[in-house]
Amino acid sequence: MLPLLTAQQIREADAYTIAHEPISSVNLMERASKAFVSWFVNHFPDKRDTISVYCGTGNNGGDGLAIARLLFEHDYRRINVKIARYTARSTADFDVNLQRLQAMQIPLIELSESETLPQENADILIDALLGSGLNKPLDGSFRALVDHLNSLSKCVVAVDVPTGFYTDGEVELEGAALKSNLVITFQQAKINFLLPESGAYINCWEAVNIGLDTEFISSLQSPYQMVEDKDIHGILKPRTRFSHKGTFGHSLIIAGQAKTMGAALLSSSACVYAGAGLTTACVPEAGLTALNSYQAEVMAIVRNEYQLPDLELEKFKAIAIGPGLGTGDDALALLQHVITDYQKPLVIDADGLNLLAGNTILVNQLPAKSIITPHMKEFDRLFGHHTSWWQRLQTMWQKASELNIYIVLKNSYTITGTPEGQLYFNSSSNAAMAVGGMGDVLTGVITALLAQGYSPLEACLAGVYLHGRAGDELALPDKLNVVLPGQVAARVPATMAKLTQK
Ligand SMILES: NC(=O)C1=CN([C@@H]2O[C@H](COP(=O)(O)OP(=O)(O)OC[C@H]3O[C@@H](n4cnc5c(N)ncnc54)[C@H](O)[C@@H]3O)[C@@H](O)[C@H]2O)[C@@H](O)CC1
Ligand SMILES: [K+]
Repeated sequence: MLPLLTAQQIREADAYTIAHEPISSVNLMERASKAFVSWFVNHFPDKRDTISVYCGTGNNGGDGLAIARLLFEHDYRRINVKIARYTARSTADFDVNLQRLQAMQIPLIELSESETLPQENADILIDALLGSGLNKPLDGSFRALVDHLNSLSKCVVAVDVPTGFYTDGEVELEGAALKSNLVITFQQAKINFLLPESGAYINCWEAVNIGLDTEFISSLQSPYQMVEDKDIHGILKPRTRFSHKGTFGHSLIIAGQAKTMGAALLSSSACVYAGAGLTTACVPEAGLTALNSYQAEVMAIVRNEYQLPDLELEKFKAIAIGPGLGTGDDALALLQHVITDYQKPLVIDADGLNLLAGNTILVNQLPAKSIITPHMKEFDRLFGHHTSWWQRLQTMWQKASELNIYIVLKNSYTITGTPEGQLYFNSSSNAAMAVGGMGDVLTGVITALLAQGYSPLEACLAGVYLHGRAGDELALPDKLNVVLPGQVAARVPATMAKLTQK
């Protein structure tokens, strides 16, 4: 797991590294600037590009000065520096780097508060105005400069953080930060890079290692963690000799209506592909033919609108309820029955969640360690309207612990909130997976993992990662815009095999 830090914790990690490596702060700045430049030269190899480096007078600006010098040494000769001298204060490392830069033949101008903004003809702007030191929304000269640069629609590469963008806490509204094509960020992703609001400011980001003390970073025990490939390798286990279908559990998927059978088919099919020993789908009579022809491996329990089916709940190792189930009285009765009579963790998705919304009594009865898998709208229906993703994180934190459940909030970096107060960001998946039915597949995968004996936390983390990675393997090699949920389900065994090989 990669711990994700707040701006304050990053400052602590910088200070600790400086004191204990030990390394002087100006040398740490040099190391960070070199890491930036290594990435930059690989991705912008044309040395004829004209580059303007915009620097503030703090350490982000200091990085910018060092970067300008290093790029010049790499033969980027059409480079110039503009310093936004909007305050009399500057940091010591900024001053050292200014002296080093002045010894070179790099054009440099200083912008003062009263001056009109200069013309900008460069192809690439490097943004080193403000970084993680941001402590208030942009206003005055900084705001005017950022508005001006945004209006130019140039290629912007931000150093560490786009100017005006908060790394944690609520992200400011549209237009409050410098929009960047690429952010080369130090050490690790910042928490807000993983929330959808960052899309307005950051097209893509890349983290470069600057050698901050990783043991110290771990000791900070951040509740925010990024799940990596190696974490899932540690969870998924290869199958052993003599295992049989009983070893891998019997799953029940309660889903579908006549017009939403697709959801039942996708979730139960994904459950088969993700390795449940046996899968039964509880579907209406109208869906039986579809089920039998779509996935021969799935058994059926037929339900009708007016009568609870005889489910023998306890014989199932894992149960999911909700995809395409509808929100009528019959669906509610079924959900109530399952929640009150099943003792093990449940997986609840889609209409299961819509039925829970507003039904506090039922929500409070969820079996301990159950897993709910809402997308943003379902999350808000359940827990109230939120005006930002940061707020949703806080609610998730609170509700997962209060209700003793796992909350899997689906998004491009799907977040799993745990009863113990951790928030895990998934690192796989891509925009080609933004298709109806993809969530049904995730439900099936998580349920299959529970049936195979993985703990609810393992089922969430591995299920979400596996699902996203299967989609990556399908979409990324050919840069596909769309992959279908059924394809993702069918891909799961191959992806799982890679993640279980040592
Ligand atoms: N501390 C370290 O050892 C390292 C820091 N690094 C760089 O240092 C940056 C952080 O540097 P600083 O802490 O000096 O902060 P910044 O350079 O981000 O900002 C400078 C100062 O601007 C002021 N400021 C904040 N918000 C403002 C606003 N809205 N309008 C006007 N002024 C505002 C604050 O007084 C702040 O300290 C990182 O983003 C990174 O680029 C890197 O060099 C790596 C090592
Ligand atoms: K910046």
